[in-house]
Amino acid sequence: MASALPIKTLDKSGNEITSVGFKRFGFDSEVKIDILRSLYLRPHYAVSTLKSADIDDEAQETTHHAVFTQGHSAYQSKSIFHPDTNSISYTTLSRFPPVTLLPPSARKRILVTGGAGFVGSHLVDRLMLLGHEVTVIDNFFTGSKTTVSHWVGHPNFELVRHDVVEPFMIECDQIYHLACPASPPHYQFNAVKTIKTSFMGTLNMLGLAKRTKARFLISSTSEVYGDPEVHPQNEEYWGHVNPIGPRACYDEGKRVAETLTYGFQRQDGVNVRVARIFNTYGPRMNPYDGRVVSNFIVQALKGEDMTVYGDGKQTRSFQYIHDLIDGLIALMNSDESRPVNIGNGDEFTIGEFAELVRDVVEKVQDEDGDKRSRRVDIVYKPIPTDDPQKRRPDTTRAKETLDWQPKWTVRMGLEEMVRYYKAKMAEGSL
Ligand SMILES: O=C(O)[C@H]1O[C@H](OP(=O)(O)OP(=O)(O)OC[C@H]2O[C@@H](n3ccc(=O)[nH]c3=O)[C@H](O)[C@@H]2O)[C@H](O)[C@@H](O)[C@@H]1O
Repeated sequence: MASALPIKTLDKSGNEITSVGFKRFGFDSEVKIDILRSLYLRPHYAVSTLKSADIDDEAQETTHHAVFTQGHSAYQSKSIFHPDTNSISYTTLSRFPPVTLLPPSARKRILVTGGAGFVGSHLVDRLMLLGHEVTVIDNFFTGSKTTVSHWVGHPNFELVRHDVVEPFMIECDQIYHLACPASPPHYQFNAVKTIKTSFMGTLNMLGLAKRTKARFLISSTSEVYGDPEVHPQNEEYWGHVNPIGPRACYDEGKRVAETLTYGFQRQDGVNVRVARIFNTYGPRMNPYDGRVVSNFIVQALKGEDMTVYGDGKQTRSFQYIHDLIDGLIALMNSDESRPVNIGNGDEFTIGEFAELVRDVVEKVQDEDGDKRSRRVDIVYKPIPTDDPQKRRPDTTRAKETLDWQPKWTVRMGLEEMVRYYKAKMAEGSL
């Protein structure tokens, strides 16, 4: 195994990133990056930038915890196999990262639908560390319990298997409605279920927001702009969507979800927020989810050819997950109820992007002393139907009303995601 590496992450202005989030609109979302990393990267990467004082504190806490638990020094679940009865017994002892102790007046009850998904799990980490009470509902179709398992058992956390197409009752102050398959192969796998999730799921969650007077935020998408005739895309653009094509279940699903959201705002006074999220990547993205960033990294790490669809001239603009979470939390707590694009304006052709990913994978492999048998090739495959040709967010509104702009360079985010997938490979789960 590689020795501990100091990870120094520089933002777009060349300043070191030591924390994510910020205090805005009375809501503090700032968290140290090392604490967040410890929730998704392996320890030899995650603790490498901690100062020795932090490590001493950690050691002391470990000792106290061990005394408290009467001498048991390992803090994971234990299993004992009983061959005589062919049964297995489990013991679970959970230890959680410290969360902020908020006064009851500041602590919010927050529902996150799709909270076990890629975006949801990062939002949950942030909200939990900040000391809020978080309930996750997820049907685990594309989400996974493992993304939030480090919070199971915490008194501020609840995880419920539930499909948003059915009503759900709870008292809450804020609803982040993220539930919906998001990768093109997944959402096209069962198109009827996808549009049903967008419509029925959003209807149910808006009904809940109306009853509880909770503030409601929906994760919409850049796909509402379809294959755009305007570039870059701002929120005033009405889009160019094929309503009967294979992507329509998602594009039109999200469009109708926005329509419902503003219907509830006009008719019932529901306090709504609409985030139009552009291509986002980061740790915990399912390696087999079929989207371009996960495909390219996994292919390059496994020494397989990287598959560019079409001629690779179509463009996308990629944002790192922590920037998105900053934007979602800022939007939820702001007064902006119009749709807001949340994305990174750094635009690449997919061909250029394949080369960048290959470079980043090789850099991390070299740092870790890994041997490569060969340089992977870039190969070309047919382009999917209705694949948008250009995509780049105009984020002027987010800048003006949220004072939010993405900070992470695409390269820095990719490095972290490569380390995450490398750890998965080392565990044998990729
Ligand atoms: O993030 C967004 O704004 C929206 O669009 C994306 O859809 P798409 O941009 O098509 O995302 P990918 O499947 O990652 O594809 C990006 C581009 O890479 C290409 N691609 C994909 C995979 C691959 O192996 N090779 C490849 O060249 C695709 O054809 C496409 O042109 C996401 O899938 C949606 O969840 C999201 O709402």
